[in-house]
Amino acid sequence: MLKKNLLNLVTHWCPSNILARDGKTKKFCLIILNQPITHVDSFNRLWDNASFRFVADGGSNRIYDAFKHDQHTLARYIPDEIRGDLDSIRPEVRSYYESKSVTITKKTEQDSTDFMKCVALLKEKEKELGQIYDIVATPALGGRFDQTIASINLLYMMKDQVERRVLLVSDENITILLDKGAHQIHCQPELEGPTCGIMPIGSPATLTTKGLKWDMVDLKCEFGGMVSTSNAIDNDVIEIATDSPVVWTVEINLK
Ligand SMILES: Nc1ncnc2c1ncn2[C@@H]1O[C@H](COP(=O)(O)OP(=O)(O)OP(=O)(O)O)[C@@H](O)[C@H]1O
Ligand SMILES: Cc1ncc(C[n+]2csc(CCO)c2C)c(N)n1
Repeated sequence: MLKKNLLNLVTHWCPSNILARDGKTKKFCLIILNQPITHVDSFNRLWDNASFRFVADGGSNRIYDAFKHDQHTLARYIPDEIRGDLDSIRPEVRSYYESKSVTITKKTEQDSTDFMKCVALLKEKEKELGQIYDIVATPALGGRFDQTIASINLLYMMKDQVERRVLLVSDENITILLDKGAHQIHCQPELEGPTCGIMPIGSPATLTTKGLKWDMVDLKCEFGGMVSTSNAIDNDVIEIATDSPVVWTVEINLK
């Protein structure tokens, strides 16, 4: 994997494209985690826009439970593979997906979460295909706080992979990591906003922004001091310059 070059380039983002219905979305791998699927419209959009759909262990129970009321609907959401330590998938869910010929693979390493095991699975597939895919994980960032932090940590672990972007989608937000440097985030008001946040989770960051309701100019942000939460998008393009990686989050708002 190439290391990100440190030239002073602007990185362009359009995170809400993953939820668009216009078919222009760059293809990505969807990883389904073990949290309730409550926002079926956005789940459905992510499912349809994905090239691969991998499920982390108990994520399979969540798809099954969300759609089991109707066999026809349930059969519309057949993933490519279920992977993990398999301590969470219920027997009837396993039987159902086995009956649909889904590959179910047990991996028991004790240093990686089932989410990370699905990322490793994608890397295997990419070696076969000679192509790199973005990753969208959902439902992410709710539930257990240690799992939430593990998912944020995964953003940090993947940040030097220049060809790949990782997006975490929770019930109400899309969350990404902006590496140090200059960024332009292209926003689509019919899909996202207005609230957003920029959080210096790994280390303090000095931020300059344009396009937010509360813009910052060379402002040092850090835990214990200023963290830009409950901010709002005030333009279709947000410009952000940061001297350290920061987490960007924006509210999903499907119209
Ligand atoms: N309570 C939770 N809160 C938030 N995320 C979760 C929670 N439980 C699971 N996840 C996410 O879903 C993935 C699959 O979960 P799984 O069904 O394997 O539960 P687990 O055995 O508790 O997770 P792991 O083995 O990965 O620690 C996890 O790797 C994690 O990313
Ligand atoms: C320092 C350290 N802390 C916690 C774990 C535990 N752990 C982290 S990921 C994982 C897999 C869960 O399916 C487990 C058990 C570890 N290995 N090393």
